[in-house]
Amino acid sequence: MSVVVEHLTKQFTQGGTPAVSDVSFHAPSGAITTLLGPSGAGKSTLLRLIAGLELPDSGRVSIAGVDCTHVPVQQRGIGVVFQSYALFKHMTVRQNLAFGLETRKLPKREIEARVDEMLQLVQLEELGGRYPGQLSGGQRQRVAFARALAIRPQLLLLDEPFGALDSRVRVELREWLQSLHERTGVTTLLVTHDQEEALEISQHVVVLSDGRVAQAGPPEDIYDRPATPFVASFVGGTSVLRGRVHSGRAEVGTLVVEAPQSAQEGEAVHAFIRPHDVKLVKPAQGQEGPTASRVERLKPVGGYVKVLLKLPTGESVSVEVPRAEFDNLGVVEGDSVHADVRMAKVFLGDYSI
Ligand SMILES: Nc1ncnc2c1ncn2[C@@H]1O[C@H](COP(=O)(O)OP(=O)(O)OP(=O)(O)O)[C@@H](O)[C@H]1O
Repeated sequence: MSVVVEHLTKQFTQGGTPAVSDVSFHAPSGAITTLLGPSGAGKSTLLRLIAGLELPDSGRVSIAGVDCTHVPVQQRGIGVVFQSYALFKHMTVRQNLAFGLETRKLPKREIEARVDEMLQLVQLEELGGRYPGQLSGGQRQRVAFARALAIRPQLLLLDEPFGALDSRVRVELREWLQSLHERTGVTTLLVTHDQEEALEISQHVVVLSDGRVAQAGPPEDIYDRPATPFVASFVGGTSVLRGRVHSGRAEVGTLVVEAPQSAQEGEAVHAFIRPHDVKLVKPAQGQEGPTASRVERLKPVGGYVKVLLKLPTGESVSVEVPRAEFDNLGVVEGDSVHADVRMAKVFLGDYSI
């Protein structure tokens, strides 16, 4: 069951910028598709348009090949989970799960069986009698998933479902969601501003910027082959350096990287350099030379060390070095190093996003 969005536009204020502007994409059947973008990119509005919680000014939403643009939300067969748990506080977990099934007038026995099945699915069998206030944030969100899935939706829509949780629980629930998805196989659309979450969880990513699709594709494509400067800078924590083409290569700051084949001698370029695509080499004492960079700051973070390099041109580059490699390198703040760029994404023209 796939979702096809065609030329969807939604403007909240007359004459203002549309929140969603001529958006088209395809969310493959049975996959997790993320809508990724910075705050204000139009992610939630797009999700609400697909859910039927907002009406578009123009465009079309098809679910499983059926045009649903004007179908009421209750008839779209959709389960929704928002950032805030939105559970009924005065109802137990079981009652919360049963609620949507009772309004659909399912037989009592079937409701009981479905609630048991959902509690098992989200691994909360022991907690059916508790009230939401007696659960942790992560557990409450699992109940919200169970409630959304209880109606056996053909499509699951998730709007920053882990946004209100601390980072450890977020990472745990990410893995939990992947295994839940493997078990249910429900086509899922997930809104997030967290690029790591998008790349890890989903099989398809739609990157949004200013209400438009900047790029859509598998996570590997988005990461390795960003289509625009915006995507390159939003996904991957990159440094941006400006420079020019010289003898078929791009000189950016004091670094030299591959230039696109179509580049002309002297043409302006800007290069996006990912933190782990830079190798640091310590020169022998007195051999630093004019192109050496200075180690401005060092910060160990778990299994790697974040290094802030200052090039002789004054530009900064962020580098991440695996802990063992860093220990072998033996540098301290203030040292001179040479930076070899293994790979960079180089765009022709000047940098403006
Ligand atoms: N009901 C509304 N009325 C007026 N403007 C709105 C409404 N909902 C959203 N907007 C505007 O539409 C634009 C897109 O908002 P939206 O919430 O879809 O972005 P988002 O990418 O989900 O952002 P965030 O990650 O911060 O939630 C914003 O400029 C927002 O102010």
